[in-house]
This record gives sequence, structure tokens and C-alpha cells, in this order.
Amino acid sequence: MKAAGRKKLDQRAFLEQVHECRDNGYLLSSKKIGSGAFSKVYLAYATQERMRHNSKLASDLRGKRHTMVAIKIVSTAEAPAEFSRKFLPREISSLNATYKHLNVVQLYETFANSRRTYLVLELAAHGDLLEHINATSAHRRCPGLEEEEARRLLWQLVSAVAHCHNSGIVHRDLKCENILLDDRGCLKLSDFGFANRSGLKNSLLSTFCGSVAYTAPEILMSKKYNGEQADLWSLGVILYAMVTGKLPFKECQPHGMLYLMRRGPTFRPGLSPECQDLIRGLLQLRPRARLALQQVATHHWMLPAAHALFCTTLCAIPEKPEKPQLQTSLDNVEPSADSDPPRSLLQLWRPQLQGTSHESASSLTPEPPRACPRQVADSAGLQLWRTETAGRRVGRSRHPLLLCSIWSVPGHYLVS
Ligand SMILES: Nc1ncnc2c1ncn2[C@@H]1O[C@H](COP(=O)(O)OP(=O)(O)OP(=O)(O)O)[C@@H](O)[C@H]1O
Repeated sequence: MKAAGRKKLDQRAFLEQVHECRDNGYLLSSKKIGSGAFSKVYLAYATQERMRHNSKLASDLRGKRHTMVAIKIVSTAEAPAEFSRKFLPREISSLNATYKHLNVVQLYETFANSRRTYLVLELAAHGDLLEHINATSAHRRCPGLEEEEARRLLWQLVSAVAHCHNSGIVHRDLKCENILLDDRGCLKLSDFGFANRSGLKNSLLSTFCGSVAYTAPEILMSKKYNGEQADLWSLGVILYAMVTGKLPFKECQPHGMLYLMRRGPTFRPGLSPECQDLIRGLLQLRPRARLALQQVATHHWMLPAAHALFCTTLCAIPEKPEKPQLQTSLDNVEPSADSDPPRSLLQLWRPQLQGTSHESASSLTPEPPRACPRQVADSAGLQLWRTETAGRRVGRSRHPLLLCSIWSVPGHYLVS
């Protein structure tokens, strides 16, 4: 087909899409923010009318203080039948199963007709992790991210993957291109096109999924595999990519890849031994020998991330002046058992936090308020229910591996 004819068809298709979105309560912009094999992703705006009718959308966008969404338009008329019958429904059901987590792209709703399916997604407007690594490497004139930044991002990624696994979903295509960043620098796991139910514990999968560079050796060897353990391998590749700016194993042919995998990763000088140890722990040939997510979260290289999380929480959530008995009602008030004051620190972090008493917390200099307590809590992966009840439990962690509560004490919040 001639280029002019193709362009006209594209314009007609785009106008149809604009109308179809408008009929469903969204204003589609012409800004294309990405494309996949059978899909295009556009920036769009939710109408007030739509927000009134969709509680997921309303509650999320209220917190973000904008009405922007990403609409993924899948051309089901052009895609192979197997894609529309198998992979697209799996993507939608996986996104529904993993709703809602701060580090997983949220699906607000879908609508469809005979030619297209529309996925209305949370917008992550700051590109993907690969772009971020490349841009940062160029800026620093040194390949890879600072370990501190990699740690912060891995913390969020581990939280997202743990949430998926706990929800019975294995991603199976974890790679830097599928990890998006939003305008607050918050990581959002996306593209659940290959995701599947993890099913019964220890049940094995057999489909080859994902990109060779991130694929676990057992999949390359066409063995039956455990999806959760395969995701752990990919996490190791992603961490390696973050701290070195390179992929650990790069070969086009699977047998060449397997040869490199057996030899193990090599590291640039200067990379901390703790980080090398964590990467090696994930890039274990034997799936069962790989570190579990819980072990990753408590690995000594990761602990500063947990510490930073607590310090951020302790320092940056300034409590409002005390007004005894007055409770600011937030939209997510939980009828909690405000029972005893904090006694034990979370087991997972006990060794690191033993010194965190009321006094030591108070000795931290609180920063002036930069954002409202709820925003700060959100970005730290914590959920606050209310802000003004000294000595009471006022929130909890959203991190699936970090089961803790937030307590209000005069001047600070404590995490226990
Ligand atoms: N929620 C989102 N916010 C911002 N950009 C997004 C979002 N979802 C997808 N994109 C962009 O659109 C691109 C394609 O989306 P996605 O990967 O979901 O499609 P796909 O059809 O599964 O792609 P592929 O065929 O590469 O697997 C992404 O690489 C990303 O750049």
C-alpha cells in the first residue's frame, strides 16, 4: 500500500479510537507514549463523569492530583487469534489480580468492540528502566546507576514481584523495558502479556516466555520450570544491568548463553562485594538454590534501603500539632485495633532497628514539611489511615515482605 493511503487509514483508525474512548469517558490525546507488537499506548484524560462512575480511577487519581491515564489499544482484529484468545485475557486477569500495589501498574478498566480492546492503565510517564540506566550512565560518564539508587529501585521491584507472587501471578517477562517510572520516580512493574497464574505450589510451567537475555537457564534448556524461581533469575539480571549498565550474559544462541551462564557473571572493579554476592545469589543455575524474595529483601546489601525507608518515614512525616481526640479522617480509615503501644520491632528488621526507640527517633532532626504526610507515606510504600492520634496505630506498610505498623508519637511517626 502506498504511504499516503496508509497514512489516511491510520488517521481514520485514530479518529475512531478517539470516538470510542470518548464514548467510554476518556479524552484520547494524540501523544503516543509507546507501542508493542499489536498495541499502541496513548496519553488520555479521564472525564469527571467517568471518575464518578469508576471508584478505582477516582481514588487513585485523587491521590495523584491529575486526570491522566495511559490507554493501551490492542488491535484484536490484526493480532493472531491465539493472542486475543489466550495472552490478552491473561494480561487483563493478571492486572486485575495484582490490583492494587504502589509498584505495579494499575488497570482501572477495560472496554472492547469487535476490532479493539482498550486497557485503561495508570500512567507511568517517565520512561522505562532501560532508558533511565542509559541516560544516567551518559550523565555520570560511567556505566550503570549508583548502588544507592539501584538499591532503592530493587527494593521497589522486590516489593512488586512479591505482591504478584503472593497474588498467585508469575510475571515471566521481567526486564528493564517492562519496568516503568512515574513522575515521582516510583517504579511501576508493567507488561503482564506473558504473566500466568502460578497455580499450585511447586506446579511447573513449560512455555518459553520473555527475552533471552533475562531468561532463566532452565527455560533455555526447555525444562519444565517454576515461574517464581524463573522470575528470581530475571531479578538478578536486572540488578546486574542496573549496577553495571550491561547485561551479564549476551549471546544470540541459547547454547552460547548457557555456556556463559555456567561460567557465571563477571563484575566491574569497584562494585561492592555485597552487591556481587546478591547478584550471584539470584543468578544460580539451580532454581532452588536461588535466593527467595524474602532473602533478597533481608540481604545485607539491601538493608540500607530498609533503613532509608524508616528514616524517611521518621524524619519526613511531620506530625501536625497535637489536638487530642481530634482525628482527621482520611479516606482510607481502617477500624483498627488501636491496642497496645509498639512493643516488638518487625522480626525481619529487628537487628537493624534495635536502637530505634522513641528517644532515638526524636533525636532525628525532622525536615520541614515537603509534602503532606500521606504523600510521603505513599512514596515510602506506607499507608497512613489518619494523622493525629498520638500513641495510636495510624497506618501500615504496603510492602508485602514488610509487615509493620506505623504508630503516632508526639513529633514523629514510628514504624514497628
Ligand atoms: N502505563 C503506562 N504508562 C506509560 N507508558 C506505558 C504504559 N504502559 C505501556 N507503556 C509504554 O508502551 C510500551 C508498550 O506497552 P506494553 O509493553 O504493555 O505493550 P506490549 O504490546 O505488551 O509490548 P511488547 O510487544 O513489546 O511486549 C511500553 O514499552 C511503554 O513504553
